[in-house]
Amino acid sequence: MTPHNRAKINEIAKKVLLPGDPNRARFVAENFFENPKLVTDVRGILGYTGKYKGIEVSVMASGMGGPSCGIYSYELFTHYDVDTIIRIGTSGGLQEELEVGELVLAMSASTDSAWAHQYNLSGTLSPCPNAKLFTLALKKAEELELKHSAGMVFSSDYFSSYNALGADEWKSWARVGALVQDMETYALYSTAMYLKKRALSILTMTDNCVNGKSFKDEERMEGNRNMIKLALETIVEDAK
Ligand SMILES: O=P(O)(O)O[C@H]1O[C@H](CO)[C@@H](O)[C@H]1O
Ligand SMILES: O=c1cc[nH]c(=O)[nH]1
Repeated sequence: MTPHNRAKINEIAKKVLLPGDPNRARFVAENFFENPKLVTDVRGILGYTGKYKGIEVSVMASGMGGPSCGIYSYELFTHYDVDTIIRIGTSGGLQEELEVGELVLAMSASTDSAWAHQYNLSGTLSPCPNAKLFTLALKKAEELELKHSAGMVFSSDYFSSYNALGADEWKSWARVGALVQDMETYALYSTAMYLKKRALSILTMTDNCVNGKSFKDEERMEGNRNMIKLALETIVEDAK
């Protein structure tokens, strides 16, 4: 147990899916897992463990933002000895060609956050995913014919659709090639790299900042099925 997680050590699998939203964690458990068991609900952050195609997997919410994701992923990696975390998040599109529902595999993460200051580096940290997980996910996305892109993700402390920096804040990041904006990938990748663990972030593009196209409210949960399937199939491939 930790201050933020009531699961016993052996109640969390070594492979964890990490959405921001607790309801998405429940959706994964109820729709994709065999025999899901609720193992934590501290602060309403739901965590479940079950099986997918015979492999033990957990799904747990991270909450929103780098600091929240940083706490949960740090505890999973260190206290629960988790070896692999795959974030399954939503994101704001920064390139016009990205379609609503398209998947983005985060090849690297940039940020406006002070997250990496804790490492006391003399330069800029550019964290990336685990190469094997990234390669397996890319191959699987092609095999399953899921619409997807791979590239740099901008992880911000601010929500892409509105913040005090103004409606154009995302444009400079779009100009240097960021595909989408989320809030957690940078903290997750940094934490995994610092702890010598494995992470990957797969994002569904839900709201395109360029053309304003987005999921309808009733599509916001079901629209994540491809991302969830890809994350779970990547775990299956990784176990072979
Ligand atoms: O859907 P999740 O995984 O929460 O991810 C995105 O959605 C939230 C903002 O609406 C932020 O957490 C952002 O990163
Ligand atoms: O950062 C985010 C995440 C989801 N949707 C957005 O519009 N922005």
